[in-house]
Amino acid sequence: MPTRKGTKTLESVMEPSEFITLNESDASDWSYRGEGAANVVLEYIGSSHVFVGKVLRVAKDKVIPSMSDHERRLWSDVKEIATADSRDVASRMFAVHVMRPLLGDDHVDAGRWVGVRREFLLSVESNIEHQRPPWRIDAAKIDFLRQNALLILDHSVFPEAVSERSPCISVEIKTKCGHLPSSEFITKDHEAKTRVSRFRMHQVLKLYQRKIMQMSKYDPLDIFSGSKNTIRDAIGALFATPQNNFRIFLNGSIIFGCLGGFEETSSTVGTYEKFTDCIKDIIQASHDQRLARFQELIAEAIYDSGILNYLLDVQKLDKIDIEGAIHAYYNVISEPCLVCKNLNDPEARFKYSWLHSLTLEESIQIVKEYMISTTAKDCSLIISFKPKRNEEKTLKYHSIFLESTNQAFDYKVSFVDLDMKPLKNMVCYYELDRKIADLYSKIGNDNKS
Ligand SMILES: O=P(O)(O)O[C@@H]1[C@@H](OP(=O)(O)O)[C@H](OP(=O)(O)O)[C@H](O)[C@H](OP(=O)(O)O)[C@H]1OP(=O)(O)O
Ligand SMILES: Nc1ncnc2c1ncn2[C@@H]1O[C@H](COP(=O)(O)OP(=O)(O)OP(=O)(O)O)[C@@H](O)[C@H]1O
Ligand SMILES: [Zn+2]
Repeated sequence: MPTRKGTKTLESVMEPSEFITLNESDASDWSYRGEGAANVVLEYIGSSHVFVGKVLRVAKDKVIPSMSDHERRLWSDVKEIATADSRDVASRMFAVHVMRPLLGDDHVDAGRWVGVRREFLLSVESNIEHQRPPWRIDAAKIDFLRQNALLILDHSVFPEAVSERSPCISVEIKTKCGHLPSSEFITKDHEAKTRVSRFRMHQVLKLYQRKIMQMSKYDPLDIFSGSKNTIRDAIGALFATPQNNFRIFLNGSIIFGCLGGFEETSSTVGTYEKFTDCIKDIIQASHDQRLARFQELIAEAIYDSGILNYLLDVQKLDKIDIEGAIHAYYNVISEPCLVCKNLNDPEARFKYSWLHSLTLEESIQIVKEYMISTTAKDCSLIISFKPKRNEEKTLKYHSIFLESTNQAFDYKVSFVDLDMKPLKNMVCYYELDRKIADLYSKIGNDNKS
Protein backbone atom coordinates (compact mmCIF):
# COMPACT_ATOMS: atom_id res chain seq x y z
CA MET A 1 0.00 0.00 0.00
CA PRO A 2 1.16 3.55 -0.63
CA THR A 3 2.52 5.10 2.57
CA ARG A 4 1.61 8.55 3.85
CA LYS A 5 4.03 10.63 5.84
CA GLY A 6 4.04 14.00 7.48
CA THR A 7 7.63 15.04 6.85
CA LYS A 8 8.41 18.27 5.04
CA THR A 9 8.64 17.19 1.44
CA LEU A 10 8.32 18.81 -1.94
CA GLU A 11 4.57 18.26 -1.82
CA SER A 12 3.99 19.53 1.69
CA VAL A 13 5.90 22.69 0.89
CA MET A 14 3.73 23.35 -2.14
CA GLU A 15 0.34 22.01 -1.14
CA PRO A 16 -1.13 21.44 2.27
CA SER A 17 -2.25 17.90 1.48
CA GLU A 18 -0.96 14.57 2.74
CA PHE A 19 2.02 13.26 0.85
CA ILE A 20 1.84 9.78 -0.60
CA THR A 21 4.82 7.61 -1.45
CA LEU A 22 4.68 4.63 -3.79
CA ASN A 23 6.64 1.55 -2.76
CA GLU A 24 7.86 -1.53 -4.58
CA SER A 25 4.65 -3.40 -3.75
CA ASP A 26 2.59 -0.72 -5.57
CA ALA A 27 4.38 -1.24 -8.90
CA SER A 28 2.01 -3.96 -10.14
CA ASP A 29 -0.90 -1.47 -9.96
CA TRP A 30 0.64 0.64 -12.71
CA SER A 31 0.77 -0.30 -16.38
CA TYR A 32 2.27 1.39 -19.42
CA ARG A 33 0.17 4.13 -21.05
CA GLY A 34 2.69 5.84 -23.28
CA GLU A 35 5.74 8.04 -23.40
CA GLY A 36 7.36 10.99 -25.07
CA ALA A 37 10.97 12.07 -25.20
CA ALA A 38 11.08 13.15 -21.56
CA ASN A 39 8.52 11.12 -19.56
CA VAL A 40 6.95 7.68 -19.25
CA VAL A 41 3.25 7.76 -18.42
CA LEU A 42 1.66 4.96 -16.36
CA GLU A 43 -2.01 4.12 -16.03
CA TYR A 44 -3.48 3.01 -12.71
CA ILE A 45 -5.05 -0.45 -12.77
CA GLY A 46 -5.49 -0.97 -9.03
CA SER A 47 -8.48 -0.15 -6.84
CA SER A 48 -7.37 2.67 -4.51
CA HIS A 49 -9.80 5.58 -4.87
CA VAL A 50 -6.86 8.01 -4.67
CA PHE A 51 -5.50 6.74 -7.97
CA VAL A 52 -8.47 5.45 -9.97
CA GLY A 53 -8.85 7.65 -13.07
CA LYS A 54 -5.30 8.99 -12.78
CA VAL A 55 -2.01 8.54 -14.63
CA LEU A 56 1.49 8.87 -13.22
CA ARG A 57 4.05 10.85 -15.22
CA VAL A 58 7.54 9.60 -14.43
CA ALA A 59 10.63 11.45 -15.67
CA LYS A 60 13.31 9.77 -17.77
CA ASP A 61 17.02 10.01 -17.06
CA LYS A 62 17.71 12.63 -19.70
CA VAL A 63 20.25 15.28 -18.85
CA ILE A 64 18.16 18.29 -17.94
CA PRO A 65 19.99 21.52 -17.16
CA SER A 66 19.26 22.95 -13.72
CA MET A 67 17.51 26.32 -13.62
CA SER A 68 20.04 29.00 -14.58
CA ASP A 69 20.13 32.52 -13.14
CA HIS A 70 19.14 33.82 -16.58
CA GLU A 71 16.08 31.58 -16.54
CA ARG A 72 15.07 32.78 -13.07
CA ARG A 73 15.47 36.34 -14.31
CA LEU A 74 13.40 35.56 -17.41
CA TRP A 75 10.49 34.34 -15.29
CA SER A 76 10.95 36.86 -12.47
CA ASP A 77 7.32 38.03 -12.80
CA VAL A 78 6.10 34.51 -11.95
CA LYS A 79 7.58 34.02 -8.49
CA GLU A 80 6.59 30.33 -8.34
CA ILE A 81 8.91 29.69 -11.29
CA ALA A 82 11.65 32.14 -10.37
CA THR A 83 12.03 30.68 -6.87
CA ALA A 84 11.46 27.00 -7.71
CA ASP A 85 13.85 24.50 -6.09
CA SER A 86 14.28 22.47 -9.22
CA ARG A 87 13.42 22.39 -12.92
CA ASP A 88 10.66 19.82 -12.21
CA VAL A 89 8.93 22.21 -9.84
CA ALA A 90 9.49 25.17 -12.18
CA SER A 91 8.07 23.19 -15.08
CA ARG A 92 4.90 22.32 -13.19
CA MET A 93 4.54 25.93 -12.01
CA PHE A 94 4.91 27.01 -15.64
CA ALA A 95 2.02 24.73 -16.63
CA VAL A 96 -0.11 26.03 -13.76
CA HIS A 97 0.68 29.75 -13.75
CA VAL A 98 1.55 30.45 -17.38
CA MET A 99 -0.08 27.88 -19.66
CA ARG A 100 -3.30 27.18 -17.76
CA PRO A 101 -4.51 30.81 -17.74
CA LEU A 102 -3.76 31.02 -21.47
CA LEU A 103 -5.45 27.75 -22.46
CA GLY A 104 -8.32 27.70 -19.95
CA ASP A 105 -8.58 26.26 -16.41
CA ASP A 106 -10.98 23.56 -17.56
CA HIS A 107 -8.51 22.20 -20.05
CA VAL A 108 -5.41 21.84 -17.90
CA ASP A 109 -4.93 19.64 -14.85
CA ALA A 110 -2.04 20.79 -12.67
CA GLY A 111 -1.64 17.34 -11.13
CA ARG A 112 0.06 16.72 -7.77
CA TRP A 113 3.36 15.25 -6.70
CA VAL A 114 3.60 11.81 -5.18
CA GLY A 115 6.76 10.24 -3.80
CA VAL A 116 8.28 7.29 -5.67
CA ARG A 117 10.81 4.96 -4.10
CA ARG A 118 13.70 3.69 -6.21
CA GLU A 119 12.41 0.13 -5.80
CA PHE A 120 9.03 1.22 -7.19
CA LEU A 121 10.67 2.75 -10.26
CA LEU A 122 12.95 -0.25 -10.82
CA SER A 123 10.03 -2.62 -10.64
CA VAL A 124 7.86 -0.49 -12.97
CA GLU A 125 10.71 -0.24 -15.49
CA SER A 126 11.08 -4.01 -15.64
CA ASN A 127 7.28 -4.56 -15.84
CA ILE A 128 6.79 -2.20 -18.80
CA GLU A 129 9.94 -2.91 -20.78
CA HIS A 130 8.22 -5.24 -23.27
CA GLN A 131 5.66 -2.52 -24.15
CA ARG A 132 8.10 0.32 -24.82
CA PRO A 133 9.24 1.00 -28.40
CA PRO A 134 12.85 -0.29 -28.69
CA TRP A 135 14.13 3.07 -29.96
CA ARG A 136 12.68 4.80 -26.92
CA ILE A 137 14.40 2.22 -24.65
CA ASP A 138 17.70 2.95 -26.40
CA ALA A 139 17.20 6.70 -26.00
CA ALA A 140 16.47 6.79 -22.24
CA LYS A 141 15.19 4.85 -19.27
CA ILE A 142 13.23 5.90 -16.20
CA ASP A 143 15.24 8.12 -13.87
CA PHE A 144 15.61 5.92 -10.77
CA LEU A 145 17.05 8.82 -8.81
CA ARG A 146 13.84 10.85 -8.92
CA GLN A 147 11.92 10.92 -5.66
CA ASN A 148 8.70 12.34 -7.10
CA ALA A 149 6.37 11.79 -10.01
CA LEU A 150 3.32 13.73 -11.15
CA LEU A 151 -0.14 12.29 -10.58
CA ILE A 152 -2.52 13.71 -13.21
CA LEU A 153 -6.13 13.07 -14.24
CA ASP A 154 -6.37 10.40 -16.90
CA HIS A 155 -7.84 12.53 -19.68
CA SER A 156 -8.63 9.53 -21.83
CA VAL A 157 -11.54 8.48 -19.60
CA PHE A 158 -14.46 10.18 -17.85
CA PRO A 159 -14.20 9.73 -14.06
CA GLU A 160 -17.77 8.44 -13.79
CA ALA A 161 -17.63 6.22 -16.90
CA VAL A 162 -16.16 3.27 -15.00
CA SER A 163 -19.11 2.99 -12.58
CA GLU A 164 -21.67 3.89 -15.30
CA ARG A 165 -20.17 1.23 -17.58
CA SER A 166 -20.47 3.66 -20.47
CA PRO A 167 -17.85 3.49 -23.21
CA CYS A 168 -15.44 6.36 -23.71
CA ILE A 169 -13.39 7.06 -26.79
CA SER A 170 -10.60 9.61 -26.78
CA VAL A 171 -8.50 11.12 -29.50
CA GLU A 172 -5.02 12.49 -28.85
CA ILE A 173 -3.62 15.00 -31.34
CA LYS A 174 -0.18 16.58 -31.26
CA THR A 175 -1.14 19.39 -33.60
CA LYS A 176 2.27 21.10 -33.93
CA CYS A 177 2.52 24.67 -35.27
CA GLY A 178 -0.64 25.89 -37.00
CA HIS A 179 0.44 29.17 -38.59
CA LEU A 180 3.01 30.52 -41.00
CA PRO A 181 5.58 33.04 -39.73
CA SER A 182 5.74 36.44 -41.40
CA SER A 183 8.70 37.94 -39.58
CA GLU A 184 10.89 40.51 -41.33
CA PHE A 185 13.88 38.75 -39.75
CA ILE A 186 13.51 35.61 -41.85
CA THR A 187 16.36 35.50 -44.38
CA LYS A 188 15.58 35.45 -48.10
CA ASP A 189 17.02 31.93 -48.43
CA HIS A 190 14.39 30.70 -45.98
CA GLU A 191 11.36 32.33 -47.61
CA ALA A 192 9.70 28.88 -47.93
CA LYS A 193 8.98 29.18 -44.20
CA THR A 194 6.42 31.87 -45.01
CA ARG A 195 4.39 29.63 -47.33
CA VAL A 196 4.93 26.01 -46.16
CA SER A 197 4.14 24.86 -42.63
CA ARG A 198 7.04 24.10 -40.33
CA PHE A 199 5.67 20.57 -39.88
CA ARG A 200 5.79 19.80 -43.60
CA MET A 201 9.24 21.28 -44.00
CA HIS A 202 10.43 19.24 -41.00
CA GLN A 203 8.99 16.10 -42.60
CA VAL A 204 11.42 16.57 -45.51
CA LEU A 205 14.35 16.61 -43.08
CA LYS A 206 12.99 13.62 -41.13
CA LEU A 207 12.61 11.67 -44.36
CA TYR A 208 16.13 12.65 -45.45
CA GLN A 209 17.45 11.49 -42.06
CA ARG A 210 15.36 8.28 -42.35
CA LYS A 211 13.52 9.06 -39.14
CA ILE A 212 10.29 8.45 -41.09
CA MET A 213 9.55 6.20 -44.05
CA GLN A 214 7.06 8.48 -45.77
CA MET A 215 5.90 12.09 -45.61
CA SER A 216 2.91 12.63 -43.38
CA LYS A 217 -0.26 13.57 -45.24
CA TYR A 218 -1.18 15.83 -42.33
CA ASP A 219 -0.73 19.60 -42.43
CA PRO A 220 -1.31 21.55 -39.19
CA LEU A 221 -2.54 24.54 -41.23
CA ASP A 222 -5.61 22.45 -42.14
CA ILE A 223 -6.63 21.51 -38.60
CA PHE A 224 -6.24 25.16 -37.51
CA SER A 225 -8.06 26.46 -40.60
CA GLY A 226 -11.39 27.17 -38.89
CA SER A 227 -13.21 25.44 -41.74
CA LYS A 228 -15.13 22.31 -40.76
CA ASN A 229 -14.42 20.55 -44.08
CA THR A 230 -10.72 21.32 -43.99
CA ILE A 231 -10.53 20.15 -40.36
CA ARG A 232 -12.11 16.91 -41.53
CA ASP A 233 -9.48 16.56 -44.23
CA ALA A 234 -6.81 17.01 -41.56
CA ILE A 235 -8.38 14.25 -39.45
CA GLY A 236 -8.44 11.98 -42.52
CA ALA A 237 -4.73 12.72 -43.06
CA LEU A 238 -3.95 11.90 -39.41
CA PHE A 239 -5.72 8.56 -39.82
CA ALA A 240 -3.69 7.87 -42.98
CA THR A 241 -0.31 8.79 -41.43
CA PRO A 242 -0.62 9.04 -37.64
CA GLN A 243 3.15 9.14 -36.87
CA ASN A 244 3.44 10.60 -33.35
CA ASN A 245 0.64 13.10 -33.98
CA PHE A 246 -2.43 10.92 -33.52
CA ARG A 247 -3.70 8.17 -31.21
CA ILE A 248 -7.12 6.85 -30.23
CA PHE A 249 -7.98 5.17 -26.95
CA LEU A 250 -11.09 3.15 -26.10
CA ASN A 251 -11.73 3.11 -22.34
CA GLY A 252 -8.07 4.05 -21.88
CA SER A 253 -6.63 1.32 -24.15
CA ILE A 254 -5.01 2.27 -27.42
CA ILE A 255 -6.94 1.18 -30.54
CA PHE A 256 -5.30 3.34 -33.21
CA GLY A 257 -1.79 4.77 -33.58
CA CYS A 258 1.22 3.77 -31.55
CA LEU A 259 2.14 4.11 -27.90
CA GLY A 260 5.29 5.99 -27.17
CA GLY A 261 6.24 6.89 -30.71
CA PHE A 262 5.34 5.44 -34.06
CA GLU A 263 5.76 2.45 -36.29
CA GLU A 264 5.05 2.62 -39.95
CA THR A 265 3.39 -0.06 -41.98
CA SER A 266 2.96 -0.05 -45.73
CA SER A 267 -0.77 -0.65 -45.40
CA THR A 268 -3.26 0.85 -43.00
CA VAL A 269 -6.21 -1.13 -44.41
CA GLY A 270 -6.04 -3.90 -41.77
CA THR A 271 -5.76 -1.27 -39.07
CA TYR A 272 -8.86 0.53 -40.34
CA GLU A 273 -10.82 -2.74 -40.34
CA LYS A 274 -9.93 -3.52 -36.76
CA PHE A 275 -10.52 0.03 -35.66
CA THR A 276 -13.95 0.14 -37.29
CA ASP A 277 -14.95 -2.97 -35.32
CA CYS A 278 -13.68 -1.46 -32.07
CA ILE A 279 -15.96 1.58 -32.33
CA LYS A 280 -19.19 -0.29 -33.13
CA ASP A 281 -20.62 0.43 -29.65
CA ILE A 282 -19.83 4.12 -29.98
CA ILE A 283 -20.82 5.09 -33.52
CA GLN A 284 -24.15 3.78 -34.76
CA ALA A 285 -23.52 3.41 -38.45
CA SER A 286 -22.95 0.62 -40.95
CA HIS A 287 -19.47 -0.88 -41.03
CA ASP A 288 -18.43 1.02 -44.15
CA GLN A 289 -19.79 4.37 -42.92
CA ARG A 290 -18.53 4.17 -39.34
CA LEU A 291 -15.02 5.54 -39.80
CA ALA A 292 -16.24 8.53 -41.83
CA ARG A 293 -18.89 9.31 -39.20
CA PHE A 294 -16.31 9.15 -36.43
CA GLN A 295 -14.00 11.49 -38.32
CA GLU A 296 -16.96 13.83 -38.67
CA LEU A 297 -17.50 13.70 -34.89
CA ILE A 298 -13.88 14.66 -34.17
CA ALA A 299 -13.97 17.53 -36.69
CA GLU A 300 -17.29 18.70 -35.26
CA ALA A 301 -15.89 18.79 -31.70
CA ILE A 302 -12.75 20.66 -32.77
CA TYR A 303 -14.85 23.19 -34.64
CA ASP A 304 -17.58 23.47 -31.98
CA SER A 305 -15.21 23.85 -29.02
CA GLY A 306 -13.07 26.53 -30.69
CA ILE A 307 -10.21 25.04 -28.65
CA LEU A 308 -7.67 25.37 -31.43
CA ASN A 309 -8.29 29.12 -31.62
CA TYR A 310 -6.96 29.41 -28.06
CA LEU A 311 -4.02 27.20 -28.86
CA LEU A 312 -3.23 29.13 -32.04
CA ASP A 313 -3.23 32.45 -30.19
CA VAL A 314 -0.63 31.05 -27.79
CA GLN A 315 1.47 29.60 -30.61
CA LYS A 316 1.39 33.03 -32.27
CA LEU A 317 3.27 34.56 -29.32
CA ASP A 318 6.23 33.59 -31.50
CA LYS A 319 5.99 36.99 -33.16
CA ILE A 320 9.39 37.43 -34.81
CA ASP A 321 10.32 33.80 -35.49
CA ILE A 322 13.45 32.11 -34.12
CA GLU A 323 15.48 34.07 -36.70
CA GLY A 324 14.58 37.21 -34.74
CA ALA A 325 14.21 35.79 -31.22
CA ILE A 326 17.71 34.25 -31.19
CA HIS A 327 19.24 37.76 -31.09
CA ALA A 328 17.06 38.72 -28.14
CA TYR A 329 18.23 35.48 -26.46
CA TYR A 330 21.86 36.60 -26.64
CA ASN A 331 20.82 39.95 -25.11
CA VAL A 332 19.13 38.05 -22.25
CA ILE A 333 22.17 35.89 -21.50
CA SER A 334 24.47 38.93 -21.95
CA GLU A 335 26.77 37.15 -24.37
CA PRO A 336 28.02 38.21 -27.83
CA CYS A 337 25.55 37.07 -30.48
CA LEU A 338 27.00 34.04 -32.27
CA VAL A 339 24.61 34.53 -35.17
CA CYS A 340 25.70 38.12 -35.88
CA LYS A 341 29.34 37.12 -35.38
CA ASN A 342 29.18 34.83 -38.42
CA LEU A 343 27.25 37.24 -40.66
CA ASN A 344 29.00 38.63 -43.74
CA ASP A 345 26.04 40.51 -45.18
CA PRO A 346 26.10 44.16 -43.93
CA GLU A 347 22.40 44.60 -44.66
CA ALA A 348 21.53 41.64 -42.41
CA ARG A 349 23.90 42.89 -39.72
CA PHE A 350 22.13 46.25 -39.80
CA LYS A 351 18.71 44.57 -39.52
CA TYR A 352 19.70 42.51 -36.50
CA SER A 353 21.53 45.38 -34.82
CA TRP A 354 18.10 46.84 -34.14
CA LEU A 355 17.28 43.73 -32.06
CA HIS A 356 20.53 44.14 -30.14
CA SER A 357 19.58 47.73 -29.30
CA LEU A 358 16.47 46.58 -27.41
CA THR A 359 16.39 46.95 -23.63
CA LEU A 360 16.84 43.88 -21.45
CA GLU A 361 13.14 44.01 -20.53
CA GLU A 362 12.11 44.07 -24.19
CA SER A 363 14.45 41.19 -24.98
CA ILE A 364 13.12 39.20 -22.02
CA GLN A 365 9.57 39.70 -23.26
CA ILE A 366 10.44 38.40 -26.74
CA VAL A 367 12.23 35.32 -25.42
CA LYS A 368 9.58 34.56 -22.81
CA GLU A 369 6.83 34.69 -25.41
CA TYR A 370 8.90 32.53 -27.72
CA MET A 371 9.33 29.88 -25.00
CA ILE A 372 5.58 29.89 -24.26
CA SER A 373 4.77 29.47 -27.94
CA THR A 374 7.23 26.56 -28.17
CA THR A 375 5.36 24.69 -25.45
CA ALA A 376 2.07 25.41 -27.25
CA LYS A 377 3.50 24.01 -30.51
CA ASP A 378 4.58 20.78 -28.84
CA CYS A 379 1.70 19.96 -26.49
CA SER A 380 -1.06 17.46 -27.22
CA LEU A 381 -4.80 17.75 -27.10
CA ILE A 382 -7.00 14.92 -25.83
CA ILE A 383 -10.68 15.02 -26.80
CA SER A 384 -12.82 12.38 -25.07
CA PHE A 385 -16.34 11.42 -26.07
CA LYS A 386 -19.05 9.34 -24.42
CA PRO A 387 -22.45 8.69 -25.97
CA LYS A 388 -25.22 10.43 -24.06
CA ARG A 389 -27.91 8.27 -22.57
CA ASN A 390 -31.55 9.09 -23.42
CA GLU A 391 -32.55 12.64 -22.43
CA GLU A 392 -29.46 12.84 -20.19
CA LYS A 393 -28.50 16.46 -19.41
CA THR A 394 -25.05 17.20 -18.01
CA LEU A 395 -23.63 20.63 -17.44
CA LYS A 396 -20.23 19.24 -16.61
CA TYR A 397 -19.24 18.57 -20.22
CA HIS A 398 -19.84 20.02 -23.67
CA SER A 399 -22.52 18.34 -25.76
CA ILE A 400 -22.50 17.62 -29.43
CA PHE A 401 -25.08 16.16 -31.79
CA LEU A 402 -23.90 14.07 -34.72
CA GLU A 403 -26.68 14.48 -37.24
CA SER A 404 -25.52 11.76 -39.62
CA THR A 405 -25.98 9.09 -36.92
CA ASN A 406 -28.63 10.89 -34.87
CA GLN A 407 -26.49 10.55 -31.74
CA ALA A 408 -25.66 12.94 -28.91
CA PHE A 409 -22.30 12.87 -27.12
CA ASP A 410 -20.70 14.49 -24.10
CA TYR A 411 -17.15 15.57 -24.74
CA LYS A 412 -14.29 17.21 -22.89
CA VAL A 413 -11.00 18.65 -24.08
CA SER A 414 -7.69 18.60 -22.19
CA PHE A 415 -4.11 19.52 -22.91
CA VAL A 416 -1.15 17.37 -21.93
CA ASP A 417 2.59 18.09 -21.87
CA LEU A 418 2.71 21.78 -21.03
CA ASP A 419 6.27 21.62 -19.77
CA MET A 420 8.58 24.60 -19.72
CA LYS A 421 11.38 24.25 -22.25
CA PRO A 422 14.92 25.05 -21.02
CA LEU A 423 16.09 28.53 -22.05
CA LYS A 424 19.28 27.20 -23.57
CA ASN A 425 17.20 25.21 -26.10
CA MET A 426 16.99 28.50 -28.02
CA VAL A 427 20.32 27.72 -29.68
CA CYS A 428 19.10 24.24 -30.73
CA TYR A 429 15.86 25.78 -32.05
CA TYR A 430 17.86 28.19 -34.19
CA GLU A 431 20.10 25.42 -35.50
CA LEU A 432 17.26 23.00 -36.23
CA ASP A 433 15.30 25.75 -37.96
CA ARG A 434 18.28 26.54 -40.18
CA LYS A 435 18.82 22.86 -40.99
CA ILE A 436 15.15 22.41 -41.93
CA ALA A 437 14.97 25.58 -44.02
CA ASP A 438 18.34 25.02 -45.77
CA LEU A 439 17.44 21.46 -46.76
CA TYR A 440 13.99 22.50 -47.90
CA SER A 441 15.36 25.27 -50.10
CA LYS A 442 17.69 22.66 -51.66
CA ILE A 443 15.45 19.63 -52.15
CA GLY A 444 12.09 20.58 -50.69
CA ASN A 445 8.75 19.67 -52.13
CA ASP A 446 5.30 20.33 -50.83
CA ASN A 447 3.45 17.41 -52.35
CA LYS A 448 0.93 16.01 -49.92
CA SER A 449 1.70 12.44 -50.91
O1 LIG B 1 11.51 20.45 -32.23
P1 LIG B 1 10.39 19.57 -32.74
O2 LIG B 1 9.35 20.35 -33.45
O3 LIG B 1 10.91 18.42 -33.55
O4 LIG B 1 9.64 18.97 -31.45
C1 LIG B 1 10.19 17.98 -30.58
C2 LIG B 1 9.34 16.72 -30.75
O5 LIG B 1 9.59 16.20 -32.02
P2 LIG B 1 8.48 16.00 -33.17
O6 LIG B 1 7.17 16.52 -32.70
O7 LIG B 1 8.49 14.53 -33.41
O8 LIG B 1 9.04 16.74 -34.35
C3 LIG B 1 9.73 15.65 -29.73
O9 LIG B 1 8.83 14.56 -29.88
P3 LIG B 1 9.32 13.04 -30.16
O10 LIG B 1 10.36 12.75 -29.13
O11 LIG B 1 9.87 13.09 -31.58
O12 LIG B 1 8.08 12.22 -30.05
C4 LIG B 1 9.62 16.19 -28.29
O13 LIG B 1 8.25 16.48 -28.04
C5 LIG B 1 10.47 17.45 -28.13
O14 LIG B 1 10.19 18.01 -26.85
P4 LIG B 1 11.19 17.83 -25.60
O15 LIG B 1 12.55 18.19 -26.14
O16 LIG B 1 11.05 16.42 -25.17
O17 LIG B 1 10.68 18.80 -24.59
C6 LIG B 1 10.12 18.50 -29.16
O18 LIG B 1 11.07 19.54 -29.04
P5 LIG B 1 10.71 21.08 -28.79
O19 LIG B 1 11.04 21.79 -30.06
O20 LIG B 1 9.25 21.19 -28.47
O21 LIG B 1 11.57 21.48 -27.65
N1 LIG C 1 -3.10 13.17 -18.31
C1 LIG C 1 -3.03 12.22 -19.24
N2 LIG C 1 -4.12 11.46 -19.53
C2 LIG C 1 -4.04 10.49 -20.47
N3 LIG C 1 -2.95 10.20 -21.18
C3 LIG C 1 -1.84 10.93 -20.94
C4 LIG C 1 -1.82 11.97 -19.98
N4 LIG C 1 -0.58 12.52 -19.97
C5 LIG C 1 0.13 11.85 -20.89
N5 LIG C 1 -0.61 10.90 -21.49
C6 LIG C 1 -0.16 9.94 -22.53
O1 LIG C 1 1.24 9.73 -22.39
C7 LIG C 1 1.96 10.17 -23.56
C8 LIG C 1 3.29 10.80 -23.17
O2 LIG C 1 3.05 11.91 -22.31
P1 LIG C 1 3.81 13.32 -22.47
O3 LIG C 1 3.47 13.92 -23.80
O4 LIG C 1 3.50 14.11 -21.28
O5 LIG C 1 5.34 12.84 -22.51
P2 LIG C 1 6.63 13.73 -22.76
O6 LIG C 1 7.79 12.82 -22.64
O7 LIG C 1 6.61 14.91 -21.86
O8 LIG C 1 6.43 14.19 -24.28
P3 LIG C 1 7.47 14.99 -25.24
O9 LIG C 1 7.99 14.00 -26.24
O10 LIG C 1 6.62 16.02 -25.91
O11 LIG C 1 8.53 15.58 -24.37
C9 LIG C 1 0.99 11.14 -24.26
O12 LIG C 1 1.28 11.17 -25.64
C10 LIG C 1 -0.37 10.53 -23.93
O13 LIG C 1 -0.67 9.46 -24.81
ZN1 LIG D 1 22.56 38.94 -33.29
